[in-house]
This record gives sequence, C-alpha cells and structure tokens, in this order.
Amino acid sequence: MTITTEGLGKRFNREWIFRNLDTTFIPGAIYAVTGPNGSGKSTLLQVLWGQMPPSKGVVTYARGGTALSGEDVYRHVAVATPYMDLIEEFTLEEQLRFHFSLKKARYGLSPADMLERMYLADARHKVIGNFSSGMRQRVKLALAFYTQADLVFLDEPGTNLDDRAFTWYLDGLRQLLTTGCTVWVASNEPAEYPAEAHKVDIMRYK
Ligand SMILES: Nc1ncnc2c1ncn2[C@@H]1O[C@H](COP(=O)(O)OP(=O)(O)OP(=O)(O)O)[C@@H](O)[C@H]1O
Repeated sequence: MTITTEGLGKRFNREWIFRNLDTTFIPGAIYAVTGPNGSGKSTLLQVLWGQMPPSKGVVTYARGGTALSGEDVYRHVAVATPYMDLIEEFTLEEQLRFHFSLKKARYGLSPADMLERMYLADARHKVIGNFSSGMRQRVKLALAFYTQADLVFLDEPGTNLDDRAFTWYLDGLRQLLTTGCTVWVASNEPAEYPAEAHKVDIMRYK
C-alpha cells in the first residue's frame, strides 16, 4: 500500500507537533521516524494509520493502484506500541487465539508455531497479567510480526528487550521486510532499524 501525505500537520491545543509533511511512503520500504522524546513520533504514526485525525492536510491510501478509504485502512494495519494493552486475564495462548480469530496470520503460522518462534512456548498457559515487561513486549511484537498486514507500525520496539530478545526482534524485522509490507519504526536508537531505513526526522517538520 502506498501512503501519501500532503501538507500534513497535527497540533494539540496551540502547539504544532508537526506540519507541512509532504511524503510518499512506498510499499516494501522501511521508515525510521526519529526525534527526541515528546517530539511527535508516536503522534505521526497514529495519524498515518488513521487512528488520529490530522489538524491540517490529508493522508491518502492506495492499494494496487486503487484508492482506499481511510476508514478501511485499519484492516491492513498491524501495530506494536507501548500504550497498546494486552488482555491481562488471558493466557498467552488465549491471547494469540483471540487475536488470530479476528486477523489473518502471516506465513501460514498457527498459534503453536508462533509460541515456538517467540521462545514463549513454556509460558503458553500463563496469564498475561503475570508476564514481565520484556515478555509483554515480545508478545506485542509477535502480534505485529505475525499478522498479515500491508502496514506495520512499531513504536519503540526495543523497549525492555534483553540481548536474546533483541536479536529475535531484528531477525523478525528482517523477515518482515522480505514480505513487501511497509514498516515504520519510531525510535531514537539506530540499532532498532536497519541502515537502509529511510529517515523521517520529525524535527524537520516543526
Ligand atoms: N492526546 C494528546 N493531547 C495533548 N497532547 C498530546 C496528546 N498526545 C500527545 N501529546 C503531546 O504531543 C507531543 C508528542 O508526543 P508523542 O508521544 O507523539 O512524542 P514521541 O516523540 O513519540 O515521544 P517519546 O519518544 O517520548 O515516545 C508531546 O508533547 C505530548 O505531550
């Protein structure tokens, strides 16, 4: 899917978070959205995936040359963000089964395959409420990686990951990039995205 922004801007009250963003995001590419804390990286991602309306300008979506309504974009989106909640009362297996009863899985994976790939098979019957912060982050990333989606938004993906989990994340990201989807990584940490990522420095749009 191609996303085009024209004169895009977002403000909260009187403060412009970003403005005058004219960009085309092309399928199969990876974008690193960079900028200091509080500069607007998460806000830009939310505007791009249609969760938040812009204050100015437009975002248009096209899939295979056909325009797509902003209201239908959510069907093609997978997201992992710090403010996204998992279902605390579910076990990991229930969480996966629930999510993938609504969304199609990527790579033809079953929940059992996913548990193996996430190195969390031993925690399949543990309730999410008792997961550590690093385990939660792996679940969020796995849901984003393993959902069949054209657009994948990863906000601060390396948060709380230990070295082994970070390697798992980078492997998953690399594999994702072979599928032709478009990926956004909002991060100030260059290790969290490959060197070929196109940079979108939010500070240029203040
Ligand atoms: N719903 C909201 N209402 C008012 N202000 C908001 C709202 N959401 C975000 N902001 C403000 O917008 C600015 C950008 O926030 P955002 O979370 O997008 O930054 P960020 O670059 O992702 O930060 P971080 O690196 O800390 O995650 C901040 O000043 C924040 O306080």
